[in-house]
Amino acid sequence: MEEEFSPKPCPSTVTVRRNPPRKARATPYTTTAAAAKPLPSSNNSHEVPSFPIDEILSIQIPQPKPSVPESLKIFLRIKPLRIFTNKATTVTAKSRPRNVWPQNPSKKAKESRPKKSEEACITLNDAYSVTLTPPQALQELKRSKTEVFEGFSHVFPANCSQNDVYDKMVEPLLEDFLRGKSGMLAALGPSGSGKTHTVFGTVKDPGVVPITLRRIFKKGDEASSYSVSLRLFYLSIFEICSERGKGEKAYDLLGDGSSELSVQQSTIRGLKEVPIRNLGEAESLIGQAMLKRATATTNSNSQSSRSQCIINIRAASDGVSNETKMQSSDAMLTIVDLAGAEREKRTGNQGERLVESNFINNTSMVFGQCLRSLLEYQKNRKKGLQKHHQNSLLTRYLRDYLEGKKRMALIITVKAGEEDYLDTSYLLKQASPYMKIKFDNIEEVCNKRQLKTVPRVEKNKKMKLSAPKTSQVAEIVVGERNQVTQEVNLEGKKADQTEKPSPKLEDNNEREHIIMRNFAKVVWNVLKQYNEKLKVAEGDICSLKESLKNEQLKSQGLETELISLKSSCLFSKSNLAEPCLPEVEALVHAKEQLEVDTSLAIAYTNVDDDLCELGESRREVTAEGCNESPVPNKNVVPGLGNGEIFCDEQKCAKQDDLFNLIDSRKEVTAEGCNKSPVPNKNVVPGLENEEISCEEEKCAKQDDPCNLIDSRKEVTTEGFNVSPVPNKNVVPGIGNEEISCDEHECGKQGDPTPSPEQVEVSLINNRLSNIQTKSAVSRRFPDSVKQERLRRLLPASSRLLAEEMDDLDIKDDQIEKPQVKLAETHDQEESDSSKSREIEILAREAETKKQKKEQKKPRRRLQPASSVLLTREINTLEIEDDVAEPKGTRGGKKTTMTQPRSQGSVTLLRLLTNNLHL
Ligand SMILES: Nc1ncnc2c1ncn2[C@@H]1O[C@H](COP(=O)(O)OP(=O)(O)OP(=O)(O)O)[C@@H](O)[C@H]1O
Repeated sequence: MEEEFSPKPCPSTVTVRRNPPRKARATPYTTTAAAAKPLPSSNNSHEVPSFPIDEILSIQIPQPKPSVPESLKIFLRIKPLRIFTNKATTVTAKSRPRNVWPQNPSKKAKESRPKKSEEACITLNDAYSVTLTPPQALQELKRSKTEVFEGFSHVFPANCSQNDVYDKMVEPLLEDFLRGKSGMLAALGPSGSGKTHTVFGTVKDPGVVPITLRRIFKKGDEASSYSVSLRLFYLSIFEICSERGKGEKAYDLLGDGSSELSVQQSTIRGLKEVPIRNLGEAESLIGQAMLKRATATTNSNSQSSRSQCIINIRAASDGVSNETKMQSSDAMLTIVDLAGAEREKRTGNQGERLVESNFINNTSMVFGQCLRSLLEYQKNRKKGLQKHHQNSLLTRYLRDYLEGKKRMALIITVKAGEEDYLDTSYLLKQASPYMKIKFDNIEEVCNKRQLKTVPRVEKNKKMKLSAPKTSQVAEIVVGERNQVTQEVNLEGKKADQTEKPSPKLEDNNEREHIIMRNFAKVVWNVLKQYNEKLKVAEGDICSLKESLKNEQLKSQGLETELISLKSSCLFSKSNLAEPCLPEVEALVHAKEQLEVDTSLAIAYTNVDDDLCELGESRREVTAEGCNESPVPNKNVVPGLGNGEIFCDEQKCAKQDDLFNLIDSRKEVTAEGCNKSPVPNKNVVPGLENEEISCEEEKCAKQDDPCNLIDSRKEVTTEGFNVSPVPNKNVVPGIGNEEISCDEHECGKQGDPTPSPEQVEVSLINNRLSNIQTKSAVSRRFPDSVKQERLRRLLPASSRLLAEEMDDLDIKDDQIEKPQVKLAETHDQEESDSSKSREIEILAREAETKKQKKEQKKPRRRLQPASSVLLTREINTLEIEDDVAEPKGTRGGKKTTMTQPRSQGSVTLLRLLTNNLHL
């Protein structure tokens, strides 16, 4: 046992087997032959049975019969000669007075006369041919001769019965009809030749239609080979007649009430199809139709048909045929009773009858044309089939038959009397060629066009089921209920015949099933509609979401643009005057460091002893300066936002603060430089100096930054013009070369404190670099364009901010400009000639800008308090740059005063300068 379960030892070598090379397959014959031979390696242990291909090939598959085109079957029925009686034939009027033709008294008298025996003009040769012999009078005139007409499918002699006619002519059609093939039988012939007799017959001697219906139900009872028991048969009968010769109309012979049918092209709508369940119902319907049909009494026929009558028997398929095991389709058996062609001489019709006769003859003519054209078409298909069928409603309705697409048969009824020779001869000559007409086996293709009548029952099926309306549901249910009732009745009848127990239960279940099915259809349609609406709503939601996203993106883009504009507005506003560019950046830089500097300044105040000393010394100096002036010095400190400072007392009171200290220092410096014994009313063109007393013209121009700058230049130039000596008025604006010179002179003359040249040089370097960068930025757009863009794009708050920044720029201009000019003054020291040239250039520029200012009146704008405070703070910071700047008066009179500075103050200044301009 252990050996059995012990694993086998692994082989020392492992063989990897590759797939063998592929070879082409041998042919079946070789394969079969090889398979037949026993393989040597198999040793008959597992023999694979050979594929029985020979057996399979030997099986004979029943080939479908080739569809041999059938010829048109034409039957001939000879009406028996009149039976003469001694009694006068009485013409009974029809029940309907409209069909009653007034009797001709003369003809009536002729008919009442006894006639001699009539000789027949047509004799039967065999079952397929006849001989037509003209009357003696015509033979003498040699106008006609004896003719033989042969090739008929069958010739019914005068003494044949209706059953013989049915058996020979209708039975094959019925067989095909029950197998699902449609067919048509039409009766042609002169008036009174026995067409209606052949088709309908009488109660005692029924025609082919009653016999056919009888056979249908008889076959259904006898055998199930035709699946008759599984089929429903419907009967519809209608007629086509002419109303006063104006047009063709169709009337339903089985309808209730108004029997007129709607005719559209070849479609007849509203035809009632009555299901026939038994022979009695069918015969009753036939009798009803016969009573409704329009007939009239003529000389040829006492009950002459005045219309074309069409009888349709439809077999509705209901499953699979037992014979063919294939889905059977609806079949239609159509029997047409045409109105007989009439000759006026024979009929003696007048008036309305004559009009009817014309319609009848016309229809017969069109029918014959269709058959002839079909024959010609089949002989030579290159010509094409002429569409004669369009000329009458009947031929339109029977189009498929008249085009050779469906099986059709004709029965020609003739009268055998000598006096009927012409009619018979004419008809036989016309109809004998029709025997060559062939019919193609294209039954299945033509099924859809077979029935061009729209039954009334189908109306309910056409109703829309889109809305769950109760009425529609009810109509559908009613329609289905009718159908079910019909089915139920038919099945009930069968059940009675086969004695099956209680079919009502199954009927009820079937009815409920149909009702629920239709209700489910309606609900399904409603759900479909809601689903579509839901999809539409979802699409709308998606589109709205997308639009919302787009709007958000747009808003973000606008925000970024606004931010960029805000940031650029600083530069753009400073670009109003190109020299103002560096000041903007310096201003921003100063703003950022404002808080830091403030804290630093406070720290210096608290910690540095020199700072305290400096403050005290400054107070003293200030007091001295104040005392030195006999009148209150109304000179304004050239700082920012100092317009409200008018007296030295206020300044002295503010000197405790570091910034006030700086301001006061500046004032002192200016006063030292100016040292005017008279009240100095020169205006310092600082920012927000509306309240500063100044010359009206200059003050008006100070509001606008550009004007302000220009005005400063003007002041400077005026100072040059007025004063023969260098103007030492302190105008802390831009382009004050003289001020810088004075400042420089002051620094040289009496200022003991070392001039902060290093600090100023560094400041100048920094701002020159800023000027370069910002001038590069400012070249992107013109100043006016930038201003306009800013005013248009920025909101109100941003505009206020921009205006504030404008003011700040102006102040910065006022601060920084002298520094730039300071560098120029250094160059002036080297060259006095270049100085004078520059002064001239500046004067010219000032004049040109003055002219521009006159053209553009500046607007006075009020600035918010926040901007005032901000500018003040910045001014206090920047004032250090202007420490050495001299103050001057516009009047040209100047007083210079040197400001001694201590070592501590100088150190403090350096510290402050370094901190402020890091
Ligand atoms: N084969 C027949 N055997 C006996 N009677 C016949 C036969 N054929 C016709 N008749 C009789 O002849 C009369 C006229 O026949 P029928 O009305 O059928 O002619 P029709 O061709 O229909 O004429 P119309 O075209 O005017 O309607 C009828 O009374 C009918 O009973």
